[in-house]
Amino acid sequence: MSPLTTLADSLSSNLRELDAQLTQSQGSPPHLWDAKPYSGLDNTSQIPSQAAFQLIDKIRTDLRAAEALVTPTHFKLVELGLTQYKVAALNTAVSLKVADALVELGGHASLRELAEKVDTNEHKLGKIMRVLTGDYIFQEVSKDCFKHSRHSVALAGSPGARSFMSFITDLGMRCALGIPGDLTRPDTKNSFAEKDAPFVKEVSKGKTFFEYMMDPNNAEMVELANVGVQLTRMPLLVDYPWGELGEATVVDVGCGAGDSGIDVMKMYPQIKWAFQDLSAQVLADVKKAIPEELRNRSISFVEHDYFNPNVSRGNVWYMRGVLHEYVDEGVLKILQNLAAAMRETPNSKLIINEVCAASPVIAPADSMSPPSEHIPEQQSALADIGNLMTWSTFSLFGGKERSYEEYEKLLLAAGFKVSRFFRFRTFTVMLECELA
Ligand SMILES: C[S@@+](CC[C@H](N)C(=O)[O-])C[C@H]1O[C@@H](n2cnc3c(N)ncnc32)[C@H](O)[C@@H]1O
Repeated sequence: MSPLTTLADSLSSNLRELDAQLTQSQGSPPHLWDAKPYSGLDNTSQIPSQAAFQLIDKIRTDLRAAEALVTPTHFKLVELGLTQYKVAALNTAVSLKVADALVELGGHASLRELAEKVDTNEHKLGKIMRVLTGDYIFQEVSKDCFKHSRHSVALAGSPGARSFMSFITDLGMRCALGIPGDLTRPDTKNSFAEKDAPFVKEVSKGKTFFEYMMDPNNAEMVELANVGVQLTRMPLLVDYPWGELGEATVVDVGCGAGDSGIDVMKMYPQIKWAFQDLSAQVLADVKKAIPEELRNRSISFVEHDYFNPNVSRGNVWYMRGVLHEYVDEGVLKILQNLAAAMRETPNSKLIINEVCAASPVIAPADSMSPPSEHIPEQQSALADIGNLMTWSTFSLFGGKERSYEEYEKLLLAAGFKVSRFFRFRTFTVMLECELA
């Protein structure tokens, strides 16, 4: 069978199966043009079933393969090289609040009305809109007349979503400019340190992202982090079997804002929690953030440096987004300290929530199967989105995102073995480990 026919068959059967599953669970199939979210896919608190999610990952992989297969090379490479104009179009639409303008104009407007409303040039706005409608963000319903699509309506009336988009597009583009230099300059090419991140070199000229965030002029950054969390929170709560832990005490090592622990406790009423952080201020802020409904729960706050022998005792040791901040020596030191602490509590486990660096497809040269049959399993789902997200975090804070094999090697060296692997319905995973 030819590669195109192989892809056509794979896409056809996966698309039909997804359609049947979503239609059954939601009562209606997914829509594109209706200017409202599709609850089976767009509601961050109600994620698709495991089977549907796997189909989505496969379909997206095969669709990209189909596009690569039918696109002449010179267009393929030039289109990829011009992606920054898509980013700029999104950023412009967001800064001009085109989505809100469209709602205010009754949900349906000519280019002239839109341009007048957002106070810009009609011709240029038209070019912005057509870049976006090519990606099904907004819909041109008749010549020069636009309405919302399912994907553009999310940009209306939501200052959080809007500032998140302008943050990743505007700051992201400026940081991305520094990436080729980061990989070639002698002082940065082997560095994973925050002080060398492209953001520090290209944007802030010396301030780390953390210092920049602490500046009261950039207070909206904290709000942005909250919006970003929506991409991963529900999978963290439901794709790891927290319920199995019963009345265990979870030690949240390097807890930061502590929001994930708070959300786990809300959903799992028996679990006990110890928030641990180096900074007394961070812990005081977590204490303030504990909601009323959790006030009678067993919760402690422990000031501790994870590069020292651990002072807490617990059945489950939880680290979210900590290890990716360090080079291998740092990770090893943190893990060795945890292993020593865990020897004090029989059957304790370590759970690590991180992005797991992913290969979109690993296919043998002579493969006759569709690419979706060659998505590796022990890695984050949505490989492409995860890989872009990790460039975004790297260019802001530095750090090292690792593959399953890279984590496993460090865990083994520190005296652990991976007992279970959970690929979440987002681009993060949970590695569950025990003492070897
Ligand atoms: C990237 S954040 C961790 C994210 C957090 N676990 C979460 O899920 O949002 C890093 C946190 O680790 C803390 N930290 C930094 N160095 C530390 C150390 N040596 N020991 C303990 N905590 C540390 C910081 O104060 C910060 O709150």
